This record gives sequence, structure tokens and C-alpha cells, in this order.
Amino acid sequence: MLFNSLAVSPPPVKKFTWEELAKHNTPEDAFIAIRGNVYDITKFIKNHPGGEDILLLAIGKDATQAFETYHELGKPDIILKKYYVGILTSNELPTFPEISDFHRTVKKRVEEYFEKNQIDPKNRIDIWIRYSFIFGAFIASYYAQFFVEYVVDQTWLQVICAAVMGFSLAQIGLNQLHDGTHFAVTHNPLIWKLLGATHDFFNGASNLVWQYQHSLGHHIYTNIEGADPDVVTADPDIRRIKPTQRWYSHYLNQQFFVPILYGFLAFKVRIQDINILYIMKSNDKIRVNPLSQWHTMIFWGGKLFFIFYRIIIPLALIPATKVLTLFVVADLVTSYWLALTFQANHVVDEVEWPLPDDKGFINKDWAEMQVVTTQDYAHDSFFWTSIVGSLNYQTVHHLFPQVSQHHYRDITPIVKATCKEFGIRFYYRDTFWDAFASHINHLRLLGIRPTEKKIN
Ligand code: HEM
Repeated sequence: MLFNSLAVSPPPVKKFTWEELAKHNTPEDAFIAIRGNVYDITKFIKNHPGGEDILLLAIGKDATQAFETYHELGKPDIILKKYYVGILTSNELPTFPEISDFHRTVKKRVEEYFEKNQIDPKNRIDIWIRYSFIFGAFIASYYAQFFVEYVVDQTWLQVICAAVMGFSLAQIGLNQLHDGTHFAVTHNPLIWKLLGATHDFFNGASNLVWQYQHSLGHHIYTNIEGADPDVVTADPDIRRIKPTQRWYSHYLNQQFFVPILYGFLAFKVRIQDINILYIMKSNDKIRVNPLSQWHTMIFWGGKLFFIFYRIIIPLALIPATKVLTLFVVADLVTSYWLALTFQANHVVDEVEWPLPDDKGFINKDWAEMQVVTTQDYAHDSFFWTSIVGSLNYQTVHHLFPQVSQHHYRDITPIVKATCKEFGIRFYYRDTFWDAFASHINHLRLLGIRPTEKKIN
């Protein structure tokens, strides 16, 4: 009897609350939660085929959705088993149901498309052609603005060059930064890091903060109240973008003044970087882990380089008032372009705004939620695809962020057909302007006092 009970009693399962898990967020002590289980991946971090960097951001957290997104279904699970240490008993952020049939089917079909056609999802020559155009336009417009005598003598020409530079900088954000931080170009973690760093050096804004906000925040918890850092609001806020926000009279006709404020986006982002990384140590609900040497170096190196090339060099060449004017013109163009393209995808009048239940559970499969919180537009337009960094294919981008944007056009029909088969609505507008108008209409509707709201 004694022998029997000794032989069968399994070791007790170690239980972790999310607060306990959060303490294991350094390379020397790295735990991660996937599908309710906790793993000690300290010994694995340096061997991760997707690079050490992304794991340093994800440790101390529940990374289920990122894990499911960036790997083929089931593939790295065998490795995970080796590092199992216990279970997670509470959640800091919303959780989702098990993968649905829709999710499994759409993922399998897209994986099969690449396999059958022997296409590498992350390599295409178009990527490098576009990067060359963007860097070329950026360098030429900067050089002309300050070093070509004919241009320097005519302020209006300098202003045009500043606008072109601002547009190129927005493109660096929509292409080099965006592709690099979604690991969607080549299979080389060093290239991802270098492309991410272009944002720090040329835009003066942290790619690390962007990764927390965008890849680990917005992409996982799209449009979810209290979890998606892109739609975090104060009470009262400058704008009302969610039905759950309390209404104040200054929201009335917000569609006229809110878009004007988008011009401050680049400035706001550069300032809030420091606050997020060094003071708050979190981007709203998305906690920031201790910074690695690389991230610290890129962050401060980027800020210094930005000040040097945008302020110090120009001040040595032209009067201060002109430097200021050109700086503001370029910044306004960058900000408006980025803000308008971002808003036209999610902050629009028809898509859904999922709410977690009182246990923080979202009662919809994650992939289905991605589809119904997103709006696409202008699929047939090469022009718009090229200048919005393929964000007109936002649904595919949210489901498959690790695939190069240059494949979105080819895999969108697979996704659309699968949505149709499973009865999931795919939101689409014919043109960019229709998509943008739906953002303005969303602001208008939410600006009306709720009881007086007229839907048309
Ligand atoms: C902690 C558990 C993890 C394990 C055991 C793991 C394991 C693996 C394995 C085996 C691969 C190579 C095979 C493949 O491509 O499927 C891989 C690649 C990759 N992983 Fe992970 N991973 C983990 C977490 C993560 C997380 C949290 C992310 C992202 C947020 C991530 C992003 C990637 C990326 C981008 C690749 C590269 C794919 C490529 O080469 O294109 N991994 N991982």
C-alpha cells in the first residue's frame, strides 16, 4: 500500500499568477506563458531561430497569440514541452478561445499556397526595389534642401524638398520599420534589427516602443477596450473613438478638428518614447521589460543622430527660422500620412469593438476578431498599395504579419474565400477616400450625444 502511493503520486503542479510570471522577465530568468502553461525558456532564448530580441520583449507575459501567429501551427510545440514549469492561474490582459476551424483552415490554406508554389513568404525582389526608392528619395530631398545652392536660394523649392523628405520618412515607417519589426523580410534576425533601427535614426522615434505598441499590443488586442494601445483614451479625451467612452460636449463636430491634430503625431511619439521606456516602463497595459544593451544603444544613438541631421547640420548651413519651417513641413507631412493611413483601417464606422467579459475573456476566436475589427480598401490599385505600405490589405496583414507585404495581393483571395465559407464579414471599401470618409463618419457619429445619435 505504502509502495503503491509512493509510485503514483505525481509532483504538484506549480501555479503562477500573472504577477509572479511578470517577475521572470530578464534574459537570466525568462519565463513565458503559452496557452495557459508556463515555460522557463532561459536556456532557449539564445537559440531561438527567430532571434533573441523578440523573446526579450515577450518574456514575463502571456505570449499565446504572438506564438500562434509567428509559427506554423504546432511546429515549435515539441521544443516548448522541454521547458514546462507550471500553469498560469490569472490573466493580466484579455484571453481568447481555442483556435477555431476558421483560424485553422485559413492558416493551413495560406501555408499550403506558399508550399505548393514553392514561394518563400519573406523574400521578393520588389521589397528591395521599394526600399531603394524610399532611401533614394529621402537622401536626394535632404541633400537638395541644404546642399544644392539653386534650391537653397529659393525657399519654395526647399519647402517642396522638405515635403518629399517627410513623405519618404513616412514610407520608412510603413516599409522598412514595419516589415522589419514583423520579421516579414528575409529570415535573418540581424536584418530585422537593422531595418527596425531605421525608425530610430531617421524618424527619431523608438522602434522598440513601436514593437511593444504595435506588434505585442495593437496586433494582438485589436480595438479591444483597455488593451489595444492604439485606441487608449483618457476621460475626457481629445476625441471620442469608442462607443464605450463617456460623451462630452466638446466631441460634437469632432470630425472637423480631430484630423487637424493628427499633424502632431511624429512629435508626440518622439516625446512619449522616453516616458514609456524610462518613466512608466509600460505602454498603457503593455509592460516594458528591462532594456538590452542593443536597445539602449539604438534608442539613444537614434535620438542623437536625429537631432544632428535634422537640426545641427541645417543650423550650420541656413538661418534658424528656415530650419524650423522646413522641420515643421517635413514633420507635418510624415504625421498626416501615417495618421490617415492608420485610422482608415480600424477607427472606422462599421468594424467591431470587441469587449471582454468580466473574466477578461473575448468570446470570439482571435483570427475571426482580426477580420471583423479591420477594414481593407482599394485592392486593385498598385498606386495606393505602394504608398500606404500595403495597409490597404490590412486584414491579411493582421492574420499573417510575418508574410512580406508584397504577397498580400496573392493571398487575399484565399482569405476572402475562407471568410465567405465561414460566414465572417470582410469589411472593404473601393477607394482610399471611401475608407478615410468612413473614419470621418465614425468621428461624426461618436461626436453626437448618444441619445440623439442618427445613424445614416
Ligand atoms: C517561447 C517559445 C518559442 C519557441 C519554442 C519558438 C520556437 C521557434 C522555432 C522552432 C522556430 C523555427 C521554426 C519555425 O519557423 O516555425 C521559430 C522561429 C521564429 N519565431 Fe519562435 N518560438 C517561440 C516564441 C516566439 C515568439 C513569442 C515570437 C514572436 C512574438 C516568435 C517569433 C518567431 C519568428 C519571427 C521566427 C522566424 C521564422 C522565420 O525564420 O521566418 N517566436 N521559433
